[in-house]
Amino acid sequence: MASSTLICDTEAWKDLKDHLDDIKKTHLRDLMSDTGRCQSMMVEFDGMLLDYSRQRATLDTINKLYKLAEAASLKEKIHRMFNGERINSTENRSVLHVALRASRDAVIQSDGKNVVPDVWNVLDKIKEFSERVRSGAWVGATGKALKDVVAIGIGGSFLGPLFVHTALQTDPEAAKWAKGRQLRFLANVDPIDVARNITGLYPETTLVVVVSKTFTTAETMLNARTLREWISAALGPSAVAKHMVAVSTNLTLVEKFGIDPNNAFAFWDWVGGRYSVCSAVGVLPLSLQYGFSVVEKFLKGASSIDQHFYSAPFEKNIPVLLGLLSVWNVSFLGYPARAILPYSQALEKFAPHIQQACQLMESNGKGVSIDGVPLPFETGEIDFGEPGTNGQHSFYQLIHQGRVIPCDFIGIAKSQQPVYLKGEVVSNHDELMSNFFAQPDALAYGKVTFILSLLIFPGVD
Ligand SMILES: O=P(O)(O)OC[C@H]1O[C@H](O)[C@H](O)[C@@H](O)[C@@H]1O
Repeated sequence: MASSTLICDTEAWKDLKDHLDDIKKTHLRDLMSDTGRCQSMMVEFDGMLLDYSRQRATLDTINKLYKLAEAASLKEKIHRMFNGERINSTENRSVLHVALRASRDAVIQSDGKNVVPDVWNVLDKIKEFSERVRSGAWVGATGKALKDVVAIGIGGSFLGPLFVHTALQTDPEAAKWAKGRQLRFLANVDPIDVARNITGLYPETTLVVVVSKTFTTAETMLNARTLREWISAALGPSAVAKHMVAVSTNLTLVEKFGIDPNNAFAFWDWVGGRYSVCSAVGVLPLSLQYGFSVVEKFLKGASSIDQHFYSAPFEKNIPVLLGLLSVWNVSFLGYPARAILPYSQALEKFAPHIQQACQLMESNGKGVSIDGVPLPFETGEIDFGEPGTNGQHSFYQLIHQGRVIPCDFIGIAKSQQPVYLKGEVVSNHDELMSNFFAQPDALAYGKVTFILSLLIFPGVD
């Protein structure tokens, strides 16, 4: 498809439009009674199971969506991204956040240069620095070890790291490494956020990490100046060198602000802010809190799904399937929203992260094509969500009895903190949860630790 051709002018799109009438006649009840269909709509990868059998779609729909992906040259586009081509056409940049979690020996080129060694130089520097801070080899201005960290940042320089921090807090191994330490996030320009974040902390034992890709974002810079003053007022201006470090692509402005460039951790303009959690943006604060070895496991997990996304055929490709289903729900079925419902408190900050990341609400959802042509169809979706069971006592009833909203339920087979009370229905125990989510003839659930199940409530009809 030529780049100026709109996807809605392709045969694949028109075919899906025609197919809508068939789908509108079907009821979820009938779709679910087709065992062959349901079994084909499960994909497993690396401990994750995607079950999309409850989507308002038949196998025919899915085949037509694959044709749409072909018409959109999706495979070529994925390859162009991994090859470092400048697919960010508005800024004329590569989009290479996958390089941030690539193994040390990988080769990923941007402008003819392998970027992986630069990535690992920064990761090594973070490892070394975080170990010095955690061990007390790096001390503050009064000679005391720094046990608390305030990370200042907003948008992509905040939501991803907050999400991962919240997810790790109750992981037994991560919690062990974080003992006696605190990590806090300051984002809002409202001084209440400053007050809340410094309450109970002392400048003497606190390290401030200023996180900003541009180092010009108004909220972040004001909060950075406020905490610089908090440190200077208590310990004198020279203490800033020991108590403030930065993460940025703009090292000139970091230095101008008064932070020693040796204590700055770089990333690159080929990392979109919303995808930056695997750069120093997330890796530095999280390593300070949990140690680099814990964070390295997170990077390995991200790399594993990158490889899957790059090489798995579309029928088994979880990110591609989720993307195609989203197009089907939004642009064909006309559902404007999607609820993200993780049954785990550890994923409490997942929905806010997804709202900004994954191009869902920050980049997509705008009214024009990549060439600026107004689109005659809806794109993007309104993502929102809360962990179950809290959401059940808040907004589920509208979804169940009022509006049709596609829901992504995320179940966890193996809890970070299992509790088992004999006979209690909502008890959260490894075995109990596995049995709860297991279905006859499904996959070997014993090894599945994370289950994704998608369901559309068809309203009250
Ligand atoms: O990291 P910074 O340069 O401070 O930018 C923080 C945020 O600013 C804006 O909201 C951008 O749209 C976001 O993508 C970015 O993450």
